[in-house]
Amino acid sequence: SNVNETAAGEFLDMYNTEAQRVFSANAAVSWAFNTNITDENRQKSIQSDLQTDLWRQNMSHQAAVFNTSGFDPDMQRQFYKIKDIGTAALEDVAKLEELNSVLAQMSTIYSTARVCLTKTDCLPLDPDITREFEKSRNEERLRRLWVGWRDESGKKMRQLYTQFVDLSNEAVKTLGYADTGDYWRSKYETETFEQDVASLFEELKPFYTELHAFVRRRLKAQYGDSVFPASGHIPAHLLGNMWAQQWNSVQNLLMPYPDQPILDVTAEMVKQEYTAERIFHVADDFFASLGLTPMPQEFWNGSMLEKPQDGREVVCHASAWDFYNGIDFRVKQCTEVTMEHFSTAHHEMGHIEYFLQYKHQPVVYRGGANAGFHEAVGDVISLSVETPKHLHDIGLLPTLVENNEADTNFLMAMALQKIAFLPFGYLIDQWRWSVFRGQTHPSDYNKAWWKLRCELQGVSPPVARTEDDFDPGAKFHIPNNTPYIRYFVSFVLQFQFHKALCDAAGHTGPLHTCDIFNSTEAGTKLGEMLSMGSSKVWTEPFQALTNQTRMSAQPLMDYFQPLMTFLQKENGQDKGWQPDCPNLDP
Ligand SMILES: C[C@H](NC(=O)O)C(=O)O
Ligand SMILES: [Zn+2]
Repeated sequence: SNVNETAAGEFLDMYNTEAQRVFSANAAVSWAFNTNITDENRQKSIQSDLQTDLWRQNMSHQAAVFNTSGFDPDMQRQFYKIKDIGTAALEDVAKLEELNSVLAQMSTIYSTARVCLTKTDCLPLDPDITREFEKSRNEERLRRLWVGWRDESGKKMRQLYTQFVDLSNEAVKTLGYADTGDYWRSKYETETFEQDVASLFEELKPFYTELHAFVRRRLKAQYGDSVFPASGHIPAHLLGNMWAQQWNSVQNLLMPYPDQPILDVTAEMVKQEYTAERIFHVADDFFASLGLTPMPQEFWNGSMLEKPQDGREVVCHASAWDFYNGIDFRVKQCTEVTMEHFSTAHHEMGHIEYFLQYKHQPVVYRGGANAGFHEAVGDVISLSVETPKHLHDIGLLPTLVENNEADTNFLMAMALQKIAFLPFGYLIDQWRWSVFRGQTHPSDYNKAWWKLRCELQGVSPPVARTEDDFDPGAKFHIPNNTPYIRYFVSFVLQFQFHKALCDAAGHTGPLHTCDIFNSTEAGTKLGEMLSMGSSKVWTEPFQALTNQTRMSAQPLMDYFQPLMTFLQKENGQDKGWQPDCPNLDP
């Protein structure tokens, strides 16, 4: 009845006003904890999260009073989202506090862990150990850091993680979900989501297998065959990254044509005395060139763009923050002057641009059309920025060499970032979904993790692993409870977005040479999609931009096709690996 509808409208207005007050207060306390990890700030953050969860519970109960069946679809969607409160649904307040406390403890362990190679020389992950992984070619030192990091991070949180799983599952079952994975997947509003990502992964496997074979051969030449197991796996500590998730840091060993330019602008940025701030201004210039919203002054005032040097412990893993007050939007990044951080800055600024584009929406709609969209925005921009032509235009690539060999080197550099990542991006939540479902018991946590790493990624542990270890906990997103399939989805979507934006910008020629810089046509189409936030099911904004209604690996495969042809010729039949995992109890 319209009395009900009028009252419902007033409820939504109240919710929207209150939510901005509650969420921005919580964001401020959480920001204080993440940028200054102390016992006091952790306790304040736990209490703030608890109060925010209780407020969401209360709002959900008030919303449940309304019979929304006769309401218009938009109102129904807003009520659905107000009631979809996830783990905040845990009725037992003591358990709810325990859940928030366990998460805050795991986050602290991860972000304050240090590896002591000598009594006095204790290194944090960022920037020290990460820099070693980027630069060192000393197999023994890399192995010690690889084991040491896992001893100081994952190994210390196995029990906490088990507690988290039980509490999170109990909470979402209150809302009728089978388990936490069921709840996380429901956010994609796609019945066939789990099958869709599985078939995308199958479709992309041949590309990964060719890249893996080429990289393995080059690394064998560098480190000697004896370091490599007969099964065909690549030992995880040799790929330039603590988790072997992207391999750009060892690209100087991997260029098809070493006498052609290598696409790494780190040295040039250092030579030009780039600062963290300048990296973010270069990124900002690109968004502005598209006619999108430049970063507001509050962004520059409030962000933490460098690791503090005053002894404070901070969460260095980069992130972007919406304070839900329409004013404060910040990035927290321990920026180093490297190509990887240059790319990460664009990634994080993509999140901020999304926040800015949908800040007029009701709070319940201030999110990505789905989480993969949010992870894709900045990366789409980077696909233009990282072209040799664009890097030359902004003065980071002094000589622009345009020939087939340089082109192959460029595609290899992009494949080490995008193709290398695909199995990793896919397997993290394969592991977590199996844990949440009860298919993987705590007694098998590590075995199940390495089974996936060995089978899907063709990467193996450099030393024996047992159930004393908890290697999933050594990757940020597990202790910090950030779902991960969103990155796999993003790596597929971003090439569909890139193709659509390049078409809008009037690009002709191969997709991998497209640079949409200064294209307000592309910017307008992107802005229209971003401004919708999560007000509609993702297929609607997706279709508006791409004229497609499904995720497709085709644009990604078209982009890399010239490299695949090269790799297939190089590899012949010397590719692939046995599923069984070396260094793991059978
Ligand atoms: C790919 C993912 N990106 C991110 O966390 O922003 C990662 O770093 O593991
Ligand atoms: Zn992100």
